[in-house]
Amino acid sequence: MDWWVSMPKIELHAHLNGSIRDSTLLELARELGDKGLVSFPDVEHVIVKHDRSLSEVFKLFDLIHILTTDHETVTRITKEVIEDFAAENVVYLELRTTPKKNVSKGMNKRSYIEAVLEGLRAVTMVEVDFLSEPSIDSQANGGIYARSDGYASNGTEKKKIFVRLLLSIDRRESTEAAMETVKLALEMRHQGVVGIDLSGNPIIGEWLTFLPALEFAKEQGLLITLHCGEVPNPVEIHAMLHFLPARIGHACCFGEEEWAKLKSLKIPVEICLTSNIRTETISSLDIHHFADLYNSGHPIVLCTDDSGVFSTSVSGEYSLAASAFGKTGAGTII
Ligand SMILES: CNc1ncnc2c1ncn2[C@@H]1O[C@H](COP(=O)(O)O)[C@@H](O)[C@H]1O
Ligand SMILES: [Zn+2]
Repeated sequence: MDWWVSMPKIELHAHLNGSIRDSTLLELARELGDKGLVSFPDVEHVIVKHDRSLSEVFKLFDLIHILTTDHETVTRITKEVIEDFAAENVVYLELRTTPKKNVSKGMNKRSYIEAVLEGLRAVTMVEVDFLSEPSIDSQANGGIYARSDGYASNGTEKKKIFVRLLLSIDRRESTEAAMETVKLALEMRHQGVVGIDLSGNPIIGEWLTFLPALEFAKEQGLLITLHCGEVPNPVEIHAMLHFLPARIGHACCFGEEEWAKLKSLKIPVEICLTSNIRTETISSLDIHHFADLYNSGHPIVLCTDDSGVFSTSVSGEYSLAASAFGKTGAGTII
């Protein structure tokens, strides 16, 4: 087995609805096609298309959300996504998703997250731990930790994955809707919810709309990660760095001043190589900021972003980094 597959890995930037298997999306589209609710050939064309600009990606998400927004489907995709990450030896997964309302399906933000939690419990292929503290110390937590081959070390010999949830605020949302998500995260923090993500189409919405909810979340001790600098917007990038999030995602469109600020603040960056190349936010890997951040010892972590939408995997990202930047081992993660 290649080292990038067998190596135990962590995944910190994965959007649930971006990580769905193509086969599942096609099956869901076919079902809605049979009911006359979508035109299957049109949807199939969009799902199997591989090169997408950033704006086309967000159109695809609107389509995916039409296919997935009922409780049963949310539970199913959560189960499958966790199984897929576990199969490639991800031992710690922070899965993020935007709590959604869908009146016609009786769904509200809380019931959406409950359906996600149901998906965590539905996994049978591996043991999913979404409550106890992950540890690499064999003396801690009764000796339960993920062995290098991904199997639990507590004698059960069942493969184990630690899963935590981040609730996403979509940039289309209002201050009130963002606050509702933060309050939900606080209520569910004893059920595996550890933080808040700000994501969505980066050309939509204003930082100040989300700030009150993000400040409240931070005060309450939730971990905050922000999609930052996916498009050039120096004013927003500065405001986001000033906020001191626990991590940021992407950091593609930074200028010299922004790099200096990021490095002095030592804010870890979630790097999504395939996503950046596919959406053309970075034109080629030769000029990707991975190399500079890695060489300057800045904390970074390789992630998939949307393994389904971009047909990638965590192992694939390690393999890609190794071939593009000449790394041969596990030294690329935080
Ligand atoms: C490509 N780069 C990206 N930039 C910004 N936001 C992204 C994204 N990829 C995904 N999302 C965010 O995640 C949602 C889908 O998962 P959930 O429905 O939340 O599970 C998208 O609608 C978008 O808001
Ligand atoms: Zn993302």
